[in-house]
Amino acid sequence: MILEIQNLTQRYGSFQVLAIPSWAVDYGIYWIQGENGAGKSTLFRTLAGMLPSSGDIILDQKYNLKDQPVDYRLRLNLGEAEPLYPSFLTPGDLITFVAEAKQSPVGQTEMLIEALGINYLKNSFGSCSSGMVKKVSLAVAFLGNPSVIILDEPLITIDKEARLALFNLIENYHAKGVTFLISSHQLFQQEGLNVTASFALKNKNLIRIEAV
Ligand SMILES: Nc1ncnc2c1ncn2[C@@H]1O[C@H](COP(=O)(O)OP(=O)(O)OP(=O)(O)O)[C@@H](O)[C@H]1O
Repeated sequence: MILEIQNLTQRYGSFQVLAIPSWAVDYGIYWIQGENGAGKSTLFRTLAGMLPSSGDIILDQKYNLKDQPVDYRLRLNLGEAEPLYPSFLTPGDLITFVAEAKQSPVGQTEMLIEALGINYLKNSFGSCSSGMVKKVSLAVAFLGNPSVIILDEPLITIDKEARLALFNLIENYHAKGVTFLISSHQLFQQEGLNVTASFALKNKNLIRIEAV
């Protein structure tokens, strides 16, 4: 299994959002669905190690987020739904910083900048359009050599050209062994991306949606 969850619970104060006794996926592209407020972003942030949680999350059958947080985080990337960056920072600074932290191979940043059409590298985020900020956040999600890339609502605010570029990146990375968890309120199949399986986040748990 590439990603495994055991006895995961997550809460904001006394409000419980997640209770996932057991869930696992092998190599694939998975669509995570759920109504507004179901807890998708909370689940993704938890899997990315951004929110403390109870339970076990295991990557590649050997990296437990609790016990090997550095190895785990090197191999799991998250592209947030509504990324927020300090307004004084530039996309170039952010990409360079994350590329170093994620041990990005030579040429990868240039490839991603070119593929996603990021042309405001030296302007601060404060002067970037929301679509440009989203494209930078997507580029950052592809840096390094991840086993798993999680994309939370990757299609919001980006134009058709960037959408096609994103689907190409997903397919190329997947062909090289990367597993994807993607949430979207849009239908992927209609957009031309084939998924291995779909799950719904319902009643705090992840339930497989059987194909019809
Ligand atoms: N920082 C927070 N503090 C308290 N409650 C929160 C916080 N973040 C989210 N919540 C609550 O947790 C629940 C799950 O929110 P989350 O954003 O994970 O849902 P979602 O499935 O991603 O929703 P959407 O499809 O609308 O983006 C919601 O009821 C939300 O109000």
